[in-house]
Amino acid sequence: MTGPTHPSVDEVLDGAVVVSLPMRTRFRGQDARELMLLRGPRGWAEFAPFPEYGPQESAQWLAAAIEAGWRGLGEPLRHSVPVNATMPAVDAAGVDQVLSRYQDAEAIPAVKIKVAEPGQNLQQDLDRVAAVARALPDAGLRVDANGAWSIPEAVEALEQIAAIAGARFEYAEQPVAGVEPLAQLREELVRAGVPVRIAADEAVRKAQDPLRVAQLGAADLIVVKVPPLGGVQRALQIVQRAGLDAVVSSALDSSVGLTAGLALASRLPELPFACGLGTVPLLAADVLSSPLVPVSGALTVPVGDDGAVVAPEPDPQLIAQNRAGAERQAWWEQRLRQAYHELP
Ligand SMILES: O=C(O)CCC(=O)C1=CC=C[C@@H](O)[C@@H]1C(=O)O
Ligand SMILES: [Mg+2]
Repeated sequence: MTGPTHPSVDEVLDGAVVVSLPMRTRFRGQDARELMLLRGPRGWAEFAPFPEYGPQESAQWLAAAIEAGWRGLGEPLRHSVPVNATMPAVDAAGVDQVLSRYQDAEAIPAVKIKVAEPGQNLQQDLDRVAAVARALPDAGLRVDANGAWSIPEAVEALEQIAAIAGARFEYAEQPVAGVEPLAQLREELVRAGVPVRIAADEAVRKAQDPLRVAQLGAADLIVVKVPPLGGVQRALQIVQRAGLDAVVSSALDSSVGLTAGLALASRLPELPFACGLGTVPLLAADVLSSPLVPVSGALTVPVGDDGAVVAPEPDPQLIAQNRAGAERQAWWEQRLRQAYHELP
């Protein structure tokens, strides 16, 4: 059942436009990020569930977009948010090139390094971590395995990564899949004398109950992404109820979608770690003439005249340049209609 507070689906789709933004480096198996921009009375919003997501999972993303465009993103507690750089699973030799896309790379507070990529091995991960550690000797280091390791593989890999990263190792994000396996891994790491903090990502954003991680003590911190959690308001509640440190991260959004992540980060009382919102440099094109690219390791929170966080107006020329074909537009419209029926 759709609640009475949602705009009609035709209103949501009025002025919706699909763009395909090329990626600089393949990330999450994608070479381009296709997404739908929506225009609501409170500003622009983004509907961008990954292509394989069904209507139910996509409905959370739609709820988040409706919040941004029709209800607003709320007022910030801070105007600048520290962000990490994100390192795709490139060869060690490609690390410098990725970092060169960040302005003042030496000011980057932390780098999140993708590991356990399908088709690669542990040595490639270790070489990549070592290359980042060498390139930025003061930055914090974290890895993200997207749940691809088994528990024994995770123990071995994290022990070796910890040996390279030393005190700069901030945490390992979703080293194994699921909630219980994360809890078990934490125990095994203690037993093995490898004191690495564990962050839950998929175990929060893809779970029926995002609070189970906290209830089971399965992680030291949670990664929170606005679209899969159904909006800023709901994400704020989840962080508060979980009672764990939170790292706000991007869902590989354009600068419009990223604004909602910045709203969440700007409204959390505490940000103990840099946020994973530095992903615009992974895109070769964006829809804003001044994209939300971090400067000196931080992003400025965009606010409107009323003091609420709001995405800056997209550039019509950039939209036209990156606009997807009529068939893709129709596919996304159909997808949004299906998600609309599943709205919480
Ligand atoms: O956390 C970051 O530094 C950037 C965001 C990021 O890594 C991700 C964004 C979107 C999809 C995911 O595969 C990926 C992640 O797993 O965290
Ligand atoms: Mg992750």
